[in-house]
Amino acid sequence: MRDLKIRIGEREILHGINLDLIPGQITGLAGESGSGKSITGLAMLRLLPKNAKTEGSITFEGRDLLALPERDMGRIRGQHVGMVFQDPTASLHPMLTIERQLTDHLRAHTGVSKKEARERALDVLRKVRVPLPETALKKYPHQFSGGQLQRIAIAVAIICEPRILIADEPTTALDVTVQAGVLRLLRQLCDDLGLAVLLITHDLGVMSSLADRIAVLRQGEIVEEGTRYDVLRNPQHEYTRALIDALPSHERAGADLESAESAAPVEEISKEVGNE
Ligand SMILES: Nc1ncnc2c1ncn2[C@@H]1O[C@H](COP(=O)(O)OP(=O)(O)OP(=O)(O)O)[C@@H](O)[C@H]1O
Repeated sequence: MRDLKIRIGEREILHGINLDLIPGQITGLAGESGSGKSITGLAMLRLLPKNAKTEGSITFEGRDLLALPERDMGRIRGQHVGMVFQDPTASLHPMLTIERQLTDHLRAHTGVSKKEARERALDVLRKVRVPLPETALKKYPHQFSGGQLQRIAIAVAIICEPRILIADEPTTALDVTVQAGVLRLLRQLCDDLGLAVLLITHDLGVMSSLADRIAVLRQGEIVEEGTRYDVLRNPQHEYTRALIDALPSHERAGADLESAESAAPVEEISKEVGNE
């Protein structure tokens, strides 16, 4: 994003931000409520309210998304950029089986056969570590817990093998005991699939355990951007220091940066999933 400005009605919400997403890295966008984090994510998919006006550019693989015809943008949205939200039910249809949700989405964008779509659906459920994928395909969203459902929403978001995944407060609505498992899953998908992840959260604790780079948004401006280490250990802006000071002390201590490679081994993740 370069010099991205967004105005909704009379109000300018983003005042010209620059942000890069890098394959295989998690870029965290932090900031308090109302600072413009979600609007930044939605702008990438051109899902802003009708009365929004956008200036600047969002370049993806050489093309400016803000200038694309709506038809091409539809393809980018479904296929190249996936998004998950705080509430997983927002991206799932309550009346359709998990199989339909995964395969309809895949077939609409790739035209693969029914049989192949089912194989891909099973495969992606394994990737997000939903237990008993064959059985899970036959179930409906209400038959899953919140943590499992967020994994399924992530599966829908990645089944078309996007290059970018936008995760807007992906664990905020989850029970604390299952948050860590979903965060580790995001880390692992980012590493294994080379996804460029935009992690949007007000929670600097989440950021400190997961993001490779952190951008701090305040009232529509990025006031600080850098590696996790630099931003958390040597914050330059008073606002970032205030956010860090607001963290519980154990999380502040944890901000010392276990490396990205230190995601939990698979067995440990499987155990966590069992608990969900
Ligand atoms: N549809 C809309 N119409 C008008 N203003 C909006 C709309 N959506 C968001 N805004 C405004 O844009 C600003 C940024 O909102 P945004 O949702 O991006 O904040 P945020 O940083 O994601 O906060 P939160 O964590 O509370 O979601 C807020 O002041 C909000 O009131």
